[in-house]
Amino acid sequence: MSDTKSGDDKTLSVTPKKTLTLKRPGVEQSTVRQNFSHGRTKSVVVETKRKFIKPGEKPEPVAVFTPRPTPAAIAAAPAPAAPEPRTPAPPPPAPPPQERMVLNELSRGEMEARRRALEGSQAREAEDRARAAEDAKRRAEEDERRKREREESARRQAEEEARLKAEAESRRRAEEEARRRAPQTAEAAGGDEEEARPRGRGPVAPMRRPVAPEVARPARTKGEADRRQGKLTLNSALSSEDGDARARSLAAMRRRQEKFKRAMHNEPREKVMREVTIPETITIQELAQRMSERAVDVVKFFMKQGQIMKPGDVIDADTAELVASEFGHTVKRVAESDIEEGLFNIPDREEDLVSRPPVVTIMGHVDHGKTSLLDAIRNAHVQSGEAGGITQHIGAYQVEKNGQQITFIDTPGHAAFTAMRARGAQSTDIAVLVVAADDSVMPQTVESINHARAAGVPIIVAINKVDKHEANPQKVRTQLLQHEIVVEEMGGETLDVEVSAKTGAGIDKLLEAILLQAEILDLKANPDRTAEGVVIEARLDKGRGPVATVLVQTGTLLPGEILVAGNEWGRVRALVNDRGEQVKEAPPAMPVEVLGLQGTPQAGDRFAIVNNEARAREITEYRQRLARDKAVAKHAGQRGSLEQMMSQLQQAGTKEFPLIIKGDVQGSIEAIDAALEKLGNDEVRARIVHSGAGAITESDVTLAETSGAAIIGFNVRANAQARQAAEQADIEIRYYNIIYNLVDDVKAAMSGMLSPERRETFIGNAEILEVFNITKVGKVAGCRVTEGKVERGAGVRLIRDNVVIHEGTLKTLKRFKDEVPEVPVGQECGMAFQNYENIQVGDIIECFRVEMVTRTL
Ligand SMILES: Nc1nc2c(ncn2[C@@H]2O[C@H](COP(=O)(O)OP(=O)(O)OP(=O)(O)O)[C@@H](O)[C@H]2O)c(=O)[nH]1
Repeated sequence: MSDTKSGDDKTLSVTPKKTLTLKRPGVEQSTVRQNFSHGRTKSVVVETKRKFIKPGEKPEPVAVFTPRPTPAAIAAAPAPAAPEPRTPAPPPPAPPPQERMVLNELSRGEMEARRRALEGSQAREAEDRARAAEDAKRRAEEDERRKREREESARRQAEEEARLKAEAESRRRAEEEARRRAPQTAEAAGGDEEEARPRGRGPVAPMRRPVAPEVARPARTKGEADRRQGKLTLNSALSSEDGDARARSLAAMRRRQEKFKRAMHNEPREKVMREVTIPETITIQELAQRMSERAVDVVKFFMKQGQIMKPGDVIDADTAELVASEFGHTVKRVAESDIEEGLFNIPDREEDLVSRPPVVTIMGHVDHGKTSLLDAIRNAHVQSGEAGGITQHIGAYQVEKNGQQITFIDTPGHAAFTAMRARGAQSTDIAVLVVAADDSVMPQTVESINHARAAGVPIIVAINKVDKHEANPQKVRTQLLQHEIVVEEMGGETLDVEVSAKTGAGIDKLLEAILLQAEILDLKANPDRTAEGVVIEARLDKGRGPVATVLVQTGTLLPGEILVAGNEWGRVRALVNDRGEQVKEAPPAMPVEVLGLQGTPQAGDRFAIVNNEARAREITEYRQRLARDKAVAKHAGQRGSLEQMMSQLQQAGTKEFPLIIKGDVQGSIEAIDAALEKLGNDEVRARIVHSGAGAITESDVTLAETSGAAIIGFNVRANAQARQAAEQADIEIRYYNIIYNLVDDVKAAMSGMLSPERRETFIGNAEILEVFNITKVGKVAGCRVTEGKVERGAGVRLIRDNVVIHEGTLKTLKRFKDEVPEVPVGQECGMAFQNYENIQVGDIIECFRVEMVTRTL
C-alpha cells in the first residue's frame, strides 16, 4: 500500500478545490490515494488543521481523513477512522508523540509522502498569498497612474484653452494694430502677424486656420459636460461609487486625447488610401463603403458638382472612378462578367481545325451598286441544282464557286447603316469595296476603307458599273492610291476586279479573287464543338416569333441546343437556311435563321451555346440587369455634372418631338434611330420614347398616349386592337418603307415646332420738315419721303441724331387732306404716331415691314 501525492495526479485533479476551500483559515488540504490488496484503491482528502496556539503553548498538528463518497471505496474501506464532517473538527484528544500524524501503522514511505504533500500545499498557499499581494499593489499603481493621467489631461486642456484664448486675444490685438497702422505693405503686415503669434507656443497650424479649433473647442467641452451630467450610465455610476478608478479604460482615455489633439491642431484623420474596385455600375452607397468614406460625403461631393444625388442612386464606372480619385483612392475597374467566364473563345486544338468558307461584306458609297452586286452574285450563283429554290432575305447568304462556299453578309449599304456595317466588318474575313467606275472615291468609300482597316480585314476592290460608257476604272484606281489602296495593276497587293452588277460581267472573277484571298488567309475553324458566332439580324416574325439570323463562326449549331445571344436566350427549335429550308446543322461560316428564342437579340450580339437553361437564364438575367443599370446610370448621368446641367439649362427651351418607332428588323430600327438622332438643333430635337422590332401593339399606343408621342411603323403595321386604340386616343400612326421618307417627314414635322423667325425689311425714310398741332388729332409731322416709301400700317421708328427714340405704328398717313395707303419718295405727307407726340423738326421717321418667317431644319 502506498500513498501518492494528489498535486500532479490527473485523476484526482478534479477534486473540487472550491468545496474544500483552501482558504479556510488554518486548514491545509491535500488528497492521498491509498492502495489496498487486490488492486483496490481509495482517495482520501487530508485536511491539516493548524491550531492557533497561545504563546508558550505547544503546537499540535491534526490530520483529518475524509473518505471519498464512492460506494466502492466505502465498501472496500477498512474503516481506518470515523468519517469526519468537513467543518473544522474539534481538536482531538492529545495525540501520541508522532509528529503531524495520527494514523496507526503507516510505513515510513507513507509518512514521507504525506509530509511532502503537506509541504507542497503550504508552498502553494504561500505563493498564492504573494501573488494576491502583488496584484493588489499593481492595481493600486494602475489607479494612481490613471489618476495622474486624468489630472494631466485636465491640466493640458485647461492650458490649451488658455493658450487659445491668449492666441485669439493677441490676434485680435494684432489685427487691431494692423488696422490702425494701415495702409501698410503686405510684407509689413506679414511681419505683424508673426509678432502677434505667441512665440514658442503651439504649432503653426492653428494660426493658419484659427477658426476651426476655436469652434471645435467649446462644442466639445459642452458635449462632454452634457454627456457626463445628463446621463447616468453604468460607468458613471460605478465611477462615482468607487472613486474614479473605473471611470474610463486607458485606451479610451488615449483615444479621447488623440481626438482632442486632432481637433486642436485641426488635423484631418489620417486617411487610408485604398484600391477601390469599381464595376460597370455602382450605387453611391456601395462606392462610399468601398472607399471607406461616408456616403453623405460622396453625396456632398456630387452636390458641389451641381448634381443632386441620393446614396441609392446608381452611377456608371467613369463617374465612380472620378469620385474615387477625387477622394484620393486608386481605382481598379472590373467587369462583373465572371459569370460569362468560359462562354466564349474556348480554345481549339490545332489538329481539330479544318478549312471554312470566307465571310464577305460588301461596302461602299451610296448608289455605287452594293445591293445590285449582292443580288447579281446571289442570282447567278445560288448553289447548283437549287437555282429554282425560293430565296429569302435573311441578312446573309452563301454561294458556291468552284465547289467552294462563300458567305456574303447582305446588309444594305445605306448611309444610316454605318453602325451595322461596322459590326459587319467584325464578323467579316474579306471586305469587297464597291466603287462605281462612273463616279469617284466618295466619303463613304473612305469610311468603308477605314472600317475594314480598323477590323484588320483585307480589301478587294470591285470597280462597278463598267458597262457604262462614261466608266473610267483607271481613275478609280488612281484615286484609291490617295487612300493607300494600291491595286495589283498599280503594282500593289490589293486585288481589284472590274464588274458590272447590271450585266453580270466580272462577277465570276470577283468570286475567284475572293477565294484566292481566302486561301491566303487560310481560314479555319473547328466544326466538332459547340457553336459560337454573331447575330446578323433579328426580328419578330408574326408566325414564328423572334427570329435571329446568325452567322456560325466556329463549331456547329444544332437544333435543341440552348443558345444565348446578347440579353436573350432560347432552345433552338429549328434552323432555316437562306433558301428557307430547315437544316439539321449549321457548320462554320454558315448563316442560318434561329427559331425558338425567347426574345429578339440585337444585331451584332455574339451568341454561344450553354449546357442548361439555368445557366442561360443566369447569363441573360445578368446582362439584362447590366443593360438596365447602364440605362439608369446613363439617365442619372443626364442629370449630370455641372457641364451637363449647364447644357440642360440651355436646353430648357428645347422642344422635343417624341416618337415611338417600330420596325421589322433590328437593323433598320438602329438606322432610323441614328438618322433621327442627327436631326434637330438647339431648339427642337427628336426623342425616341421607344423603339423595337415587331408590330405596333396596343401597349405602344398606350405609351404614345402617355408620352404624347407619334407612332412610326417601318415595314410593320398596327394590329386591329392597336388601330382601334389609336383611333380612340387620336394618336397618329404613320407607315413607311423608305428611311429617307421617314426622316424627311419627321424633319418637316419638327420644323413646324420651330418658332418662326422675325424678319424685318426696310421700306423707307421720311424727314420731318414741320410739326403741326391740330386740335383733337394732336401733333402731326409734315414730312418729305427721302428714301423708298412710307406705308400705312407699317412699323415706324422715330430717329433723332441717329438714335432711335421711339418705335411704334402710324396713326395717320395723309397726303393733303386724304388718308393714303402709301407715299412714294420725293413726296410730302402728314404723319402722326399712335400714342406718341414727342416729335421735332429734323427727326427722321424710318418705315419698316416685319415678317414672321417659318423656319426649317
Ligand atoms: N449601269 C449600271 N448600273 C448599275 C450597276 N450597278 C448598280 N447600278 C445602278 O446603280 C443604282 C444604285 O445601285 P444600288 O445597288 O442600289 O446601290 P447601293 O450601293 O446598294 O445603294 P444604297 O443601297 O443606296 O447604298 C441602281 O439604280 C442600279 O441599277 C452596274 O453595274 N451598271
